[in-house]
Amino acid sequence: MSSNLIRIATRKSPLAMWQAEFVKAELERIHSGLRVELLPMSTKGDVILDTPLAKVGGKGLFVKELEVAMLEHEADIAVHSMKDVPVDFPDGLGLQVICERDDPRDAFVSNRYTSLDELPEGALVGTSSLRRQCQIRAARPDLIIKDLRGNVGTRLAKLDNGDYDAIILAAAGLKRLQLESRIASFLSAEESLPANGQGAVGIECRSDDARVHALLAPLEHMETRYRVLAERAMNTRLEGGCQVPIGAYAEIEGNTLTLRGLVGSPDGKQIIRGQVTGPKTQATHLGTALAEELLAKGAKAILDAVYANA
Ligand SMILES: NCc1[nH]cc(CCC(=O)O)c1CC(=O)O
Repeated sequence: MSSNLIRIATRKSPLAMWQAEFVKAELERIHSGLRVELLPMSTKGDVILDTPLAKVGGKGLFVKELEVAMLEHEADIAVHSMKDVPVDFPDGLGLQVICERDDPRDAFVSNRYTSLDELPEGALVGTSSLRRQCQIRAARPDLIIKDLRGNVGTRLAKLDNGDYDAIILAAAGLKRLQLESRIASFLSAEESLPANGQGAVGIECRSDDARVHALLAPLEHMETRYRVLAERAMNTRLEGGCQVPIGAYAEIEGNTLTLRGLVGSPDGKQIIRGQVTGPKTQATHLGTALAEELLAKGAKAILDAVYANA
């Protein structure tokens, strides 16, 4: 392998391509003389687009093919939305770098209404996320949640086609695709606690590849790492994949990290919330501790019921 080349395995969706291009540009900016190539690939998650994600099952739906490419030395790194990265990595691979987080919020997108509050009774809201569904239903039990799949562009087209009164998307994805003008309003963390890792991009690579580790090191953002570590530790302890009604969101002030967490039933009738605060260097411990608190408050029964239905 030529020592001035890095190959990025990436999904072909516009958002994945943007994230891969972003890392490519950063690497080329930092390391003069380095060549970075993209290796676009299809994953199982991209192919099964008409089944609700919650029912497709199987962790790592969007990353397996990328990981195989790295293990077989066809690619060196993969760029992921941290929200979609499973907790476990295959032997020989690891998450090497977490880049600075973009906007972590959920966005309310509609051509007719400016916010959830403004939606008339019985309005149709599109999302396939159990986390978004449960929080919206808790606030507005009258709204009808309708499944919404596909990449960001497809989802917006379905809204424009009149299939929904409003849809909920991650603000970061819309901003990356220069679709920020489609955002009618942002949901606060109180209205919709974000998913673990939302808005952050991570880079996976072979665990023994010292050359690539050194090249990636300048992209690391420690504050984001602590926040995402806390959020992911909570999910891990709850044994949550990405399609679960779990919200986890950490913020840092000075050296102090505050993590908020939530587990809810998809119908929004039960929501268990908690919060922990402590030194940011204890991020993983704080996440695990919050998960324990949520489990003690009844999260286990909710999650068992969700997994039984999946
Ligand atoms: N689940 C798909 C996905 N994965 C990451 C993002 C957005 C970007 C991010 O959160 O980093 C999205 C789209 C969405 O939820 O609207």
